[in-house]
Amino acid sequence: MTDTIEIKLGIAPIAWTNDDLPELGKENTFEQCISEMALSGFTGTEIGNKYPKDPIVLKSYLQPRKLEVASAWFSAYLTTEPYEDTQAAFIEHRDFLHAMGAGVIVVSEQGHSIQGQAVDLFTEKPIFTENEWASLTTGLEKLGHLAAEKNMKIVYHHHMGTGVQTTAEIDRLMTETDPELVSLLFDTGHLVFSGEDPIEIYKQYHDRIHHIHFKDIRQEVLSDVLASKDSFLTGVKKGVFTVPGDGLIDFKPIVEIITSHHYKGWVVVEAEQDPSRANPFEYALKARHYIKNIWGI
Ligand SMILES: O=C1C[C@@H](O)[C@H](O)[C@@H](O)C1=O
Ligand SMILES: [Co+2]
Repeated sequence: MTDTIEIKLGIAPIAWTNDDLPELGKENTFEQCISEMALSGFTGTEIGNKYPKDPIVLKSYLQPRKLEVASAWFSAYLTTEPYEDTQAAFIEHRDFLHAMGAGVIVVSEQGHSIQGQAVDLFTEKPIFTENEWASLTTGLEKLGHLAAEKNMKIVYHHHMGTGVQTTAEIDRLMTETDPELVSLLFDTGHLVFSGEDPIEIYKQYHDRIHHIHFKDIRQEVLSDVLASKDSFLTGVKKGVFTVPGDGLIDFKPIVEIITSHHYKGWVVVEAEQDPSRANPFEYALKARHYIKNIWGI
């Protein structure tokens, strides 16, 4: 298949050790994680809490394994804290990612987020007020300027249990921010979990999507999570997420639309589940084979 050579495939450490739920995978070491990523055929990683914080030290582990840093998550609190607090933390994060050679910074607004709380994921999610939307959009544009100082972009992560989860919320964020300053991250798992149509989102925002997370959803676990009114993390522990090819999402039309729009950048497999039930190395291999089969890359 042509047009795919500028796509790079990475995998996130969250399947080995989960920063949202540190008890998941606490026994897995950093070196096991990055060695298994490389062995399963990925060339990029995001960052987990067991990774060395010093760029020189981190490079000394990643380079022998031919792994690059694709990006790393940043929690913004633009709706609940003074902008300056988010900015200070963002600059530190940006400079670390820049030193690691990454081009994009994953940003997610965590003001009022319930993704870490033991409450019903669908009924308790935040709905931003008009003032909060204004703080979010103006704050993100300022972060976008700061990213541009280093020739980087911010890619906004829509996410379950946050104020930017649904299609309507993504639409509002995209409409009210400057495309030059705020790009979008496309996460298949979060869109399908929320009941959105990933193909429609990709079609609408292909020119703003500069980072991709591939995760799949187990239908039977999703039905259980919805019926039980579970929280996000209970859903994760039950196994709602899995790797592409192991769940309900048909990735063939998704890779077709990504290819047809000449996407350039990282596609990162990100499938948090309980590593004691889903061996991360086996699932990384499964994901890599599936992508090769359906996409040829
Ligand atoms: O990109 C992500 C980072 C995680 O911390 C998050 O909770 C996960 O679901 C995700 O999509
Ligand atoms: Co994600």
